[in-house]
Amino acid sequence: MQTTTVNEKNIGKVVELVYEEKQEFYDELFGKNALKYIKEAFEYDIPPFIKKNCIVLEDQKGVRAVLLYATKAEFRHGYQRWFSVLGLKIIPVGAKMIYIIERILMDFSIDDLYVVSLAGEFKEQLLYRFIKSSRYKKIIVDTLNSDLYERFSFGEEKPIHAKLKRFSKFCDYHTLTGIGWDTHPLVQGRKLILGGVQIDSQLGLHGHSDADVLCHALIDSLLGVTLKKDIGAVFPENDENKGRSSLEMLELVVQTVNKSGFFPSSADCVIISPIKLKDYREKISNRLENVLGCPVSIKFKTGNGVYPESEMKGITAMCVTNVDKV
Ligand SMILES: Nc1ccn([C@@H]2O[C@H](COP(=O)(O)O)[C@@H](O)[C@H]2O)c(=O)n1
Ligand SMILES: C[C@@]1(CO)OP(=O)(O)OP(=O)(O)OC[C@H]1O
Repeated sequence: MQTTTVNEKNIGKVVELVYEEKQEFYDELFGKNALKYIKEAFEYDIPPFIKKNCIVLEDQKGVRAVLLYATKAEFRHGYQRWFSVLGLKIIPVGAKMIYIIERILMDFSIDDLYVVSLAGEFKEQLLYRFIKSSRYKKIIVDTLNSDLYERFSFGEEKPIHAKLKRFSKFCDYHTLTGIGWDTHPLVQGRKLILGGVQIDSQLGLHGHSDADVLCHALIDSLLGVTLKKDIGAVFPENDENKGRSSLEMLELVVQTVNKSGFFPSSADCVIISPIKLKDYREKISNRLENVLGCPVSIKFKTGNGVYPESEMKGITAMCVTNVDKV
């Protein structure tokens, strides 16, 4: 998943998402031509529908989420543009638009940023990246659906429109650190999977799931620091989890903690293993980086004959994970 800007290929989907996010409100403002006006506004960069202020989250499936923002100066500029483009042609729509812009600007300072629209499937990811990279002090948002903003510690303000709730938050976040550790025995007749990558080996790890100790350590480091839980509490030894991929479990944990405003920002891991692993370092860290959405480093140790792991008894993984809380 990567962030990009509006282009000829994605503009149709971007406009659709922006419209759908506040459909009820835009229909009241623009009438039956709402989608058409928003599309035109985007094409001509009429504030607050400005292409350069639109961040698009895309993957191989296409556009997944969109975040559109505007500054106070851009809203001001929007006055004249809307008057000339809409106001003269369609007086009621132009006048309504100006009224709304005035209301939006009422308690909006120069250091504030206004989120015009946040829509799609991965809104949490996009909002986190936006807050982390923002140079502005405060984010203001008017929304029909407050759930996400409440989860992200936004505070409710007095409403500016009958249909919209106003929320705001300082652009800050803090970092927490989690620790994770796991050991499983090495046995005949099992696959060896570490960080979701199958390792060429005569021996594999025994366990109820696929026994991927590296994913288990990462899961514990995330669950502990975010939800005060551990892997067994979320994935018990039941039929559903028998033989289950631990990378898939890690994916679910990342999605769950993201929804509560927690985002891994780095992970550093150590594996003690008698089986040489350094040729797999890049493949494992790439796979984990895709799932965690942050840099992942991995070191391998033999134990130099001191630990049970040195005698082929098992493999141990440890990790420290930093997590941003917005
Ligand atoms: N399972 C392992 C263990 C070690 N390595 C590589 O060997 C280096 C030396 O390990 P020591 O435990 O003897 O310090 C280590 O830095 C790794 O590059 C490995 O690939 N797989
Ligand atoms: C993951 C679970 C569940 O399949 O089983 P195992 O693969 O045995 O792994 P463990 O590290 O003992 O963690 C807890 C279990 O509930």
